[in-house]
Amino acid sequence: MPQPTFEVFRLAMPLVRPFRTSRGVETVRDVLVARFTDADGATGWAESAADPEPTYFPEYIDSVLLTIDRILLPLLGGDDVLTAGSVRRAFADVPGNPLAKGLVETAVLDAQLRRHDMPMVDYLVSARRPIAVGVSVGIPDDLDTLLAWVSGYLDDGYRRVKLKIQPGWDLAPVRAVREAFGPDLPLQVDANQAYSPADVPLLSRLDEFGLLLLEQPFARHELLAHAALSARHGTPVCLDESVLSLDDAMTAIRLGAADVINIKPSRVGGYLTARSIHDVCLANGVPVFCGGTLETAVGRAANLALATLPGFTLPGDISATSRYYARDIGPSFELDADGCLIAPSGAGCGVEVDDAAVEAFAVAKHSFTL
Ligand SMILES: O=C(O)CCC(=O)N[C@@H](C(=O)O)c1ccccc1
Repeated sequence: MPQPTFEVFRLAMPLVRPFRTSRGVETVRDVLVARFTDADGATGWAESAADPEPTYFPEYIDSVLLTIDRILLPLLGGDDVLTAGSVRRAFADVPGNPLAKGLVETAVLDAQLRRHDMPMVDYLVSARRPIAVGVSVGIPDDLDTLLAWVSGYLDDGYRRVKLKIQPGWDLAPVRAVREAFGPDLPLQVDANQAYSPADVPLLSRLDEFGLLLLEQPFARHELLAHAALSARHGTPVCLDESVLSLDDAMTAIRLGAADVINIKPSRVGGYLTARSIHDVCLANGVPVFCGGTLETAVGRAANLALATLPGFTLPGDISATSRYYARDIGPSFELDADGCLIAPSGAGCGVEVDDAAVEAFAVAKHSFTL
């Protein structure tokens, strides 16, 4: 019987438009995708949110690769049949490292679901349906460019606009978008940790613009500062980078630090944890949306399955493929006439990966035998 293999491809995927946030600018997405092949030859794919540097999360591409090689895969040796459950149990005593764990778990899960011809949406005990989606707008050079970008995205049919903000680029762009597109445009902002608790007077001035939420204004450990801002009952406070686990989500809810949570399955350790965070939020009346990390078709498809769950009441950052890529490693997802996307109906994430595209974008490949 052949040995199971775990391969990680590091891809360089050109973006159709530079993506700038308070943490920096990307023109090429540097991303890890993984392929797990089990002893029967069933393959599964997964994608990581890791960046080349610890830009958004403590983990990053090299730390994910090292943790998978040195710590995680040796824990799987000898298991005849791997499942997402067996992987979670094997990794349970390894503290932290959700991105590394999630990449392995999700690739094993995808193979498991394909082996049993089960779509991700069925595994999540949900039902496939069109998902209203939003768009995340980076920081441009000037307001005119911002308004042109937003106008184009609205023409594309997006149901919600998220603006990246940072000190010096906050009130003016929000005011300009409100004045140009009216008070009814579903609009939110994302600071990616760029502000300090001393900026509360400035951030409170965003309240006049009727935003859906203010995402991650402060550093990820500043739960009490987020709770104090939420207690002002102004713009709802949303956490992203602060929530790396189910425990983080529960603590944030208990402290009142999150009016909304942005769930990114790769950030929290995989789709099983993502579902449990969804469930806790739903039980506590905390709306969630599915976040994005400029996913390829692999992550985009799986996120669309997750976003079918009932607590995902806010449009997510699950844009059309063409928002980011002229060429992808799988099928292109484009908005329907209602501004919605729908997960593929196939088993697992439902995507048939284009191996030639993977090879074309790959700048490195790491092969591990379990
Ligand atoms: O539409 C998308 O996929 C991007 C949404 C987005 O803004 N993602 C940001 C974020 O801060 O949420 C991000 C991108 C890459 C990595 C981490 C975070």
